[in-house]
Amino acid sequence: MRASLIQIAVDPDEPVDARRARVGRLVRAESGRADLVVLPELWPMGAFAYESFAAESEPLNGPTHRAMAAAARDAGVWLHAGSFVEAEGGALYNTSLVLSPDGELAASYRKIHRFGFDKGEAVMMAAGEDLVTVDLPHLTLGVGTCYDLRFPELFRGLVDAGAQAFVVPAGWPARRRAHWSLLARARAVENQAYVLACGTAGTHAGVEQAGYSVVVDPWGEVLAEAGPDEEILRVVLDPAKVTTTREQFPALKDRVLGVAAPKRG
Ligand SMILES: NC(=O)CCC(=O)C(=O)O
Repeated sequence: MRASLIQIAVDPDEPVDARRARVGRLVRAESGRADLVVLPELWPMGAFAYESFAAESEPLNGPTHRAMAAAARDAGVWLHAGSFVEAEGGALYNTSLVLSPDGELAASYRKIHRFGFDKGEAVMMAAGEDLVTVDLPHLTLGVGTCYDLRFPELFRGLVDAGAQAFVVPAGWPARRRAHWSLLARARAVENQAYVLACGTAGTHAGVEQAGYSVVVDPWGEVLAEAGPDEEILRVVLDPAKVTTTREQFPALKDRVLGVAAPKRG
């Protein structure tokens, strides 16, 4: 399976509609080169552009969904369309979409762990509650978004639900790039799964983005890594590698579940 990660630069001087059109062209250009295309988190306005969240929010079937469905259909690819700000029932969500090659919605995922502690996304958005996996023809994807990468139990839950590869769109800041690269490899090694982690480039809302999108294989080897600027990573994933890694080094079978709490006193 061929996968392309499109690391987009989010530049506040580029209007959201123009970026949507540009991203659509970039996805279409992967036609014939990729079976799966991946975009980053909140690329329409930027993951730290909190002041734009409400103004740029959309219903699930809004302009981002429509533009990306058309691009997926035209390119004939599975498209993890990154995420956008979804407005539903008076709440905002950081929602990602997976579209099939005929442009149909295969899955949507509302980010579970919201970033910002006592500000930003953490207070402006509601949390998702559901783990999401998507069955592609030869590979089951588990999805997470950015800050989720810090929470290994989410990814273990996705493995238990059958995930063989994790797709993690992000808007990760440059000042914590070392965490990003380390956590992407850690999630791959501990779960013996591919990790496709697609971040943004550029600077928006005063936050320099890391870039450095990365694809890690189930043994923890980095298959491809971007630099800090806008870039497309192209890799070939081998679903059999997940099976052989899990068979030849069957650590997942040695999990000890329900370990008791330590005795005190
Ligand atoms: N958009 C995010 O979730 C940012 C996460 C982040 O900066 C971090 O985990 O560090």
